[in-house]
Amino acid sequence: MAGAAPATAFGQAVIGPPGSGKTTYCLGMSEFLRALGRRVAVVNLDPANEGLPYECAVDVGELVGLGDVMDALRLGPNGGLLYCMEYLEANLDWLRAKLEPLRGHYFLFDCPGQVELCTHHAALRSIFSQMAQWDLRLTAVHLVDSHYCTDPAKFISVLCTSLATMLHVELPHVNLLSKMDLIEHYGKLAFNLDYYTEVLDLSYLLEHLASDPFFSHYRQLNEKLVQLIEDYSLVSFIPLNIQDKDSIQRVLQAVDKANGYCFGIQEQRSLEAMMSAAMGADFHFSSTLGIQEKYLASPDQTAEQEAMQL
Ligand SMILES: Nc1nc2c(ncn2[C@@H]2O[C@H](COP(=O)(O)OP(=O)(O)OP(=O)(O)O)[C@@H](O)[C@H]2O)c(=O)[nH]1
Ligand SMILES: [Mg+2]
Repeated sequence: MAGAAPATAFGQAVIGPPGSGKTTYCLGMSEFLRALGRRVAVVNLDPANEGLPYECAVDVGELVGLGDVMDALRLGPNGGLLYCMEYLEANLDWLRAKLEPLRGHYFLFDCPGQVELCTHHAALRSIFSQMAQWDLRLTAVHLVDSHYCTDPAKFISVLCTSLATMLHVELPHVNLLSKMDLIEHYGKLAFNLDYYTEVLDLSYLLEHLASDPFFSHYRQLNEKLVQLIEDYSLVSFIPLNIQDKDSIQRVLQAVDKANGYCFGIQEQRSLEAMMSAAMGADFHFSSTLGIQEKYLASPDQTAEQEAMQL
């Protein structure tokens, strides 16, 4: 008799630029998932990560060390890291052997922050696509620091990077605006938070930029970039404060919906989880309003604070 087919495994590939909060996310999300009763295995795929805050089930550092690569091949940290990823790609049997005994776990992959790995370099995409062949269904969770919302020009560049990442990585995808707890400290937003999360009419961003003498020179370039982003109509964000359980839960609902976990039978599904999978933009819109109220002062409050400072 043929053996039972191996169970499908689910998980998240946590990606995003350096310092966007990937490792902190893996810690917060793994604690949240364990509290929900999921068996979680966190896999560190970033050879540059030091002093991991979470319990690491598999560490790529056991296969290849960034310091050794830099010394042996006389590479800088960036080139060394790309080599490490190519080395992992060429030795995927090692990763498969490490993951196989963990089947039945929910996986979180803490990935390196080198942007090129997610926009045009082939190694990471090839690793993800191999994992899909092992029946491991991943959602790419792409973290972007919410700081970028405070500057329209930086927000356009973040939209471009997010779109390029979505197209290159080729996984079900969720973009997050991380560090929402800091957004008030980063500076004033020109628009409501839902403008950034839903990526609404970007012509307003262009108008905002036109008032800046430096960016007025680049108006045509920005117009073309914005048009490209709107034509694809793929990018949107979910705000995240990793300290806030409600915020993590909203992210998890989106992630579970993207990779199909919410339609599985691994856990007793709550009515709320099923509803959130079934509902669409209205749910996200109302939750974003809630977050706006939580983390951003209203115009009245801001005026009051300014009057007090005078
Ligand atoms: N206030 C606040 N700080 C955060 C949050 N997430 C991460 N940080 C801080 O941001 C810094 C970078 O976080 P990491 O989790 O190391 O970011 P990373 O993306 O793994 O960074 P690299 O591995 O270097 O690419 C750390 O000092 C974290 O404590 C957050 O939600 N709120
Ligand atoms: Mg990290």
